[in-house]
Amino acid sequence: MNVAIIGTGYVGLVTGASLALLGNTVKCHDIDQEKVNLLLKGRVPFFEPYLESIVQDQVTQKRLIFSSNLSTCISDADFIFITVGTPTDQVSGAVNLEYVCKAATSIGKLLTPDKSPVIINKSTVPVGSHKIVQKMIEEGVYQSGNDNVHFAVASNPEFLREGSAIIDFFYPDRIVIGSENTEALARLELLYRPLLDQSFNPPTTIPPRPEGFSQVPLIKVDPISSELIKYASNAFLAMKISFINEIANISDRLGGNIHDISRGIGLDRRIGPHFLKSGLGWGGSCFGKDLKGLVFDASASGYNPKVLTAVLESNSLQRTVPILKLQSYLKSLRGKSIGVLGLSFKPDTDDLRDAPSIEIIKKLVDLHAIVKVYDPVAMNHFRANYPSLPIKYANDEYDLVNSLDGLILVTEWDQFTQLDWKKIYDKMKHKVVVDGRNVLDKNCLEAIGFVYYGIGS
Ligand SMILES: NC(=O)C1=CN([C@@H]2O[C@H](COP(=O)(O)OP(=O)(O)OC[C@H]3O[C@@H](n4cnc5c(N)ncnc54)[C@H](O)[C@@H]3O)[C@@H](O)[C@H]2O)C=CC1
Ligand SMILES: O=C(O)[C@H]1O[C@H](OP(=O)(O)OP(=O)(O)OC[C@H]2O[C@@H](n3ccc(=O)[nH]c3=O)[C@H](O)[C@@H]2O)[C@H](O)[C@@H](O)[C@@H]1O
Repeated sequence: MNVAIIGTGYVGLVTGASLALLGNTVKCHDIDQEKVNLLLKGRVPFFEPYLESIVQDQVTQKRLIFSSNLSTCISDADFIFITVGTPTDQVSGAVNLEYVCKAATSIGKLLTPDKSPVIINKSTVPVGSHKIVQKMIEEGVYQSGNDNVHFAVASNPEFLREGSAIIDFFYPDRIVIGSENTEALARLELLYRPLLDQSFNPPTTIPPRPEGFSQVPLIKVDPISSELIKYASNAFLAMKISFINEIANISDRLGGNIHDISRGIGLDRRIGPHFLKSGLGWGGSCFGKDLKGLVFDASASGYNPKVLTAVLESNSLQRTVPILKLQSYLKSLRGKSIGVLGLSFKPDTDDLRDAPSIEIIKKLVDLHAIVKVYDPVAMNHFRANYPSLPIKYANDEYDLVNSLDGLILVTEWDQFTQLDWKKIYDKMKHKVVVDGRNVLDKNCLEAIGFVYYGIGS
């Protein structure tokens, strides 16, 4: 089948490359010419396991094409996916639908009577946006002056996690599609059929099926429910983390061990073991943005969503916890040399969007600490995004810890758990470590002589 992808960011590129790997011909369009140029050279502009080799392979097989010309991409498409950004408007707090609307109108202008594509919104959007997408496409059609143009609109939210996006595409927990048009739903089911079939043999270039993976449920719903499923999923996951963070804060005061507590809670099948890792707060491009979007939608409908607003507030406070722990030991941080280990919002990505490291570093700078940072992949990105922050960039972990008064582990890159902590102990001036992700061996660090603070342990 012929597929067009509009917006080749994380979601667009993963979707496009994966659909090509399933045998479709996929044409990807982006308005960012630099991004398109990079992709034409087979380079992926961000870090995502498996993606670059799939892109290169599919480009060679001529199943994956990149172009900055929208018309080339959609002229023969059976399916057109909109996968552009939906950031929060900094002034109103509402979701900025500008990119979705522009993409929809541009598509509408180019539709012709000989094709009747399904136009699928995969961007995460406020509830009811499918109607706006429909209207914007119609507006484009009207501007083009074309008659007899047919298309259908559908919603197909994306649930991938950065760092495991390819695995999430091929082995999803569910696929959700929503439309008022039953034919569009049937056609989308056909596109996703390979993933839904139990006999599906995954391409050898991707990791094998995770243990316990079973058939993928297809959830066919109305578009409002589809849009709300996405917001509610992210809100629930964020709430689950904020819940365990709150229990960790309580445990800190009462003397429990959060590892044991999380295990004890998670073994209840009604709760489940995932997303119960406490730490210095969640981040990333979507949890905060989507929670705010849902709060906005709820408030606009006259409902005050108290649980959701509490989750946002609690997460913002959680980012101050490691600093409070350092202060409890070092007292004033003025003139103290503090190391930040990890910058990206989570490991295995260089994404800094709403990364807790940013707020923590800014707060340390405000407190007049001397801040030094290290991250295995996100430092160049950080330097480019925050050029005026007065911080030092270390060459590696051991360079970072030289003469430090305190160290905060912010991102749990695997390599940080393998460090020679005796060597680090010898290099640091004050031997205090705040493990913001509870991944270090507390007993081992304390045996070396460190003052160790976890979050709830
Ligand atoms: N990043 C993630 O892990 C996930 C993101 N989402 C949602 O998917 C959507 C996209 O997110 P990302 O891929 O992270 O964004 P991104 O910012 O990485 O990519 C968006 C791309 O769209 C392009 N673009 C903007 N307007 C365009 C237009 N009119 N025509 C063509 N291209 C255009 C931009 O240049 C950019 O390359 C958002 O709504 C997000 O909430 C959903 C699930 C996971
Ligand atoms: O809509 C989106 O953009 C995506 O948002 C999240 O995916 P992602 O942001 O890539 O990352 P997660 O693995 O969910 O982690 C988010 C944040 O929560 C933190 N986290 C996660 C799990 C946990 O137990 N504890 C915890 O603090 C992570 O460190 C990270 O800062 C969701 O997991 C995806 O399903 C969704 O598609």
